[in-house]
Amino acid sequence: MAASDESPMVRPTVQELTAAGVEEPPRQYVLPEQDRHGDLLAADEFPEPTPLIDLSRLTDADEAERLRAALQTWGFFLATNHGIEDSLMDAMMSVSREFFRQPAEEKQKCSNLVDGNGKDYQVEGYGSDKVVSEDQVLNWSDRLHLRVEPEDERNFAKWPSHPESFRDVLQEYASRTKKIRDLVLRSIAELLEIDEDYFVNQISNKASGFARFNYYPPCPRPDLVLGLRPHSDGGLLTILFNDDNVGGLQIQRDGRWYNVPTKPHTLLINLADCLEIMNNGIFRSPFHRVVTNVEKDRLSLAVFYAVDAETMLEPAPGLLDDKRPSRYRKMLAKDFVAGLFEHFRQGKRFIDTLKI
Ligand SMILES: O=C(O)CCC(=O)C(=O)O
Ligand SMILES: [Fe+2]
Repeated sequence: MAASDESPMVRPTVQELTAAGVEEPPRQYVLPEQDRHGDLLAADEFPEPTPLIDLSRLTDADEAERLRAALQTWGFFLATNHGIEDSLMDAMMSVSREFFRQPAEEKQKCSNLVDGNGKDYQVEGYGSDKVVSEDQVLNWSDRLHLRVEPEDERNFAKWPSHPESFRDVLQEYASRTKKIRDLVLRSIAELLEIDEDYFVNQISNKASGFARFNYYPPCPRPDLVLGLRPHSDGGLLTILFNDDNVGGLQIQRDGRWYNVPTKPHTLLINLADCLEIMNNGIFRSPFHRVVTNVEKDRLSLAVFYAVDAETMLEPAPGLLDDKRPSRYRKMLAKDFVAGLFEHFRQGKRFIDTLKI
């Protein structure tokens, strides 16, 4: 195969590789043995109890305590009664599937490469990871990445026009996830006994929100590749909706990987790195990855909420005192994002390098 940074348009998408019936993943996708952490497919079953939180009951002390336990143990939870009707979730999943089912030419209309020469990679659009070096290991997934916040910066030129309802469904969906974001951020602030609006107030009207549709085609060798390499999310909070009946997401705790359970119409909500810093490491941002399988494709939609690029990342003043100094070096959010991508490509957790 041609060197991918010279001719990325020639590099097929993962979906095309699968459709062509490749029996072995091309070498760019194969993880070096030391990065497979032993056997990629030998994760542990998720221990009971599943961190399932009823978002409509967070004002009850019991439910709030369950949220605390979930965040302390895992940094994520599965949310029920989150306010998004099943019908809207089904519509969101269905238009997303329809997008990826379209012929390549149709999807390329939303391409994240401006002119096909590979030098003009954009954050937004359809495609795959930016390739910066020959030895970069690629993820076994394609994606569509769209800005949803700030609302007036939505770039509809990159949004699919087929299926026709895609745009309306995503706009409605994103208006709901934004409400969920604020509800969860307020609940977390309350658990930490700081001003309930502290985290919400960190999000200026310039802060970004991105919807990332991850499409994971089946893979002939799930023992050699990852759908998504290990990472923690960089922003404040992530709201993830994934296929109910296809597992694949794994979360690491104390050095072990666990298969994350799925449940129809729930949302998986996880802390991201900036919130870990702002809460001074009391609740951590989970390290996670996605494994593939030989039979089924899988789709997920992550909505990432971030702070503004100029925000100074530091713990909330109410969480600092002489006995509990800051655990992280201060950094501007934009510098954090720059470092994050470099570490992401190497499968490392950037936030750990900021620990004091
Ligand atoms: O597909 C998934 O379940 C996880 C996706 C994810 O971690 C991400 O997009 O950051
Ligand atoms: Fe993630």
